[in-house]
Amino acid sequence: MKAGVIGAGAWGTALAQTLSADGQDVRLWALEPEVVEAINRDRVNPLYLPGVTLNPSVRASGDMADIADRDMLLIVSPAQHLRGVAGSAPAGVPLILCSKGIEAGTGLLMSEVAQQAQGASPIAVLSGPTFAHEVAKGLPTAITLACADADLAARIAARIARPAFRPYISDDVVGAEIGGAVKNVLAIACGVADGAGLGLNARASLISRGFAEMTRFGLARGARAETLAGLSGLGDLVLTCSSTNSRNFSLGKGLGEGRPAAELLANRRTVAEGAFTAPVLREAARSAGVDMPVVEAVCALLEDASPLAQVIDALLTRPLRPE
Ligand SMILES: NC(=O)C1=CN([C@@H]2O[C@H](COP(=O)(O)OP(=O)(O)OC[C@H]3O[C@@H](n4cnc5c(N)ncnc54)[C@H](O)[C@@H]3O)[C@@H](O)[C@H]2O)C=CC1
Ligand SMILES: O=C(CO)COP(=O)(O)O
Repeated sequence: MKAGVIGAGAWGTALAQTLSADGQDVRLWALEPEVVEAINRDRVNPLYLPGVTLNPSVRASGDMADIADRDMLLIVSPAQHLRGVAGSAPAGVPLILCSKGIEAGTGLLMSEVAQQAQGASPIAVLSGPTFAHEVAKGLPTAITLACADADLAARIAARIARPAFRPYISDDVVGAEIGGAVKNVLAIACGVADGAGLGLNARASLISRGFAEMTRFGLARGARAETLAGLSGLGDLVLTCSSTNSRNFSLGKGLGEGRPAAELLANRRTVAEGAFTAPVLREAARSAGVDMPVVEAVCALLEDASPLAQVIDALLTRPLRPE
């Protein structure tokens, strides 16, 4: 399968690098003309993945017509731009969605957005614990590839697998998407705990109580528990809740240090998806009757609705209950 990658942020660039590691040509669509030029001229993406020399068979373009001959397309835009990007992609080829989030305004998962934007294209989801700079360096990584069509999943897995990049196949598309979207919000919470100096016990509690929230929400939306406990759920939750390499964790750390959300979110070049997913996740959880107190707390901090001490206190003074 000839691969095209749409979106040349850190993750799209790392995926293009991985898929071209065996010399196969990969086309990478980039929004910014300077990224196209730098990749084709200098073999580097200085805006989003500096320090990685890209394989010669990665060719960048700003024109979707240049990926019209591809027989699989990885969509790697920020979640809030997936509708526009998928809608302008060539039609009829499998779309592998790599963005993690829920669409603001509609509350739709990425597969539902892509279905609306490109009804004729088969859809798969690729999601898991995958910091882009580590994947680009060829460090060992495992990831979930979810697709309702088992034959297509097997063909895609065979095409994207590398000795150190190992896809595990699932048919639970919704489960894979919910894990990736919710963990970003929970990573903000863990960053807050770090920035506020709440300690490692607090972080571990947030990870496991956050996972309980992810599971409640996922089950309410038809996800399977084992998917949520797998790479795309718990695996990615543990990764992004443990490191300032995560943009979501770093955003939370700033909030925990007392910096205003508006200042932390202004003029960012890179995306911290949890900030966009948090309010729409809160609304979806409320309307499904799912209790998500950690997600509510993150929303309160992002909206500057309550002081940090009050938000922490509200979590700690909830009624005692069975685990
Ligand atoms: N960076 C990582 O390690 C990983 C990221 N992801 C997911 O991949 C998705 C993309 O993230 P990154 O590659 O990290 O992005 P990034 O933060 O490195 O770069 C921002 C991206 O947003 C694009 N962009 C900005 N304005 C846009 C617009 N108006 N329309 C379309 N695109 C626009 C830029 O061209 C660039 O590709 C996110 O959903 C993220 O959660 C998933 C796994 C790993
Ligand atoms: O999704 C990721 C790793 O799996 C990247 O996390 P951040 O977007 O928080 O940097």
